[in-house]
Amino acid sequence: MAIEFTKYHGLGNDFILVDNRASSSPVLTPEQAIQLCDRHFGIGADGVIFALPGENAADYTMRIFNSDGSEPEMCGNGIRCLGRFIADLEGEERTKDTYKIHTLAGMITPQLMADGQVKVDMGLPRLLAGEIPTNLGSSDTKVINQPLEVAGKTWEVTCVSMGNPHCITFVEDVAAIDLENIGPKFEHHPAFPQRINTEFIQVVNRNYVKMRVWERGAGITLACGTGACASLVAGVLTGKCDRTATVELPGGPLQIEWSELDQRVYMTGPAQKVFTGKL
Ligand SMILES: N[C@@H](CCC[C@H](N)C(=O)O)C(=O)O
Repeated sequence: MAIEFTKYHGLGNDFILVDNRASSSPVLTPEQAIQLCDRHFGIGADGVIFALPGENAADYTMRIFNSDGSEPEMCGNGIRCLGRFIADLEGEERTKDTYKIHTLAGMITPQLMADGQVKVDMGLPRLLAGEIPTNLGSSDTKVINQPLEVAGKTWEVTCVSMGNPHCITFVEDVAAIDLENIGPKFEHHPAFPQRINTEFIQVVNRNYVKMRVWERGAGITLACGTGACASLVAGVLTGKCDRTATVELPGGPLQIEWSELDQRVYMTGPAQKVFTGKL
């Protein structure tokens, strides 16, 4: 059976998008996703994203496999790409520019903007240790500036869930972090029973930070949307950032706001189609 796909990226965080509207389970297995994401023997991507029929009154459902075949709850850059992909699939039938997308992290709402950017209502951040999940502290407390031993060093970490788990560390210079070596040690640390996405943040000023990320199930990526949202929330919780900031990633900038009004996080950034193909 031939399967059509479209390759997209959001700031270099790249995905294989599959039209899965005819069935409510992904047409590819996690093992096939691993092969397709391989940059030497496959198409090459950080993950595979499926556009499925909507559940729970949503317009569509998003499922995603990381490049290691694991299934995360959410993907910020991926949902911007999915918004554009769906608009393309609908073509002239399209009636809206805002979609309600059911994800394992709840309902997420991308809005296609006139300037080509996609603004996403990413929902409420979850801050309690039990919600991350992490065993750093008791399950009903926030994890802010907690010491964590990794690779022979004590790091001060703040944990935030955007539906998926994030561990944020503020550092003097993100360029000096040996991400390839310490990223996997954070990801598989016993403090995080469902593994963890790890962000290192350099605060340039209260509205502009630099970020590097080691993603659970994907390793070093050029950008992470949920990670940028979680990092801004961590910046506010630790008193280092205002509620609106530009998060500069290796692949480019994202605009993030943690709204004082409704406490929801909003992310704005690009989503770019690269090519289409048939498997
Ligand atoms: N790159 C994504 C996050 C993808 C999922 C992550 N690797 C996880 O396992 O939680 C983003 O842009 O948010």
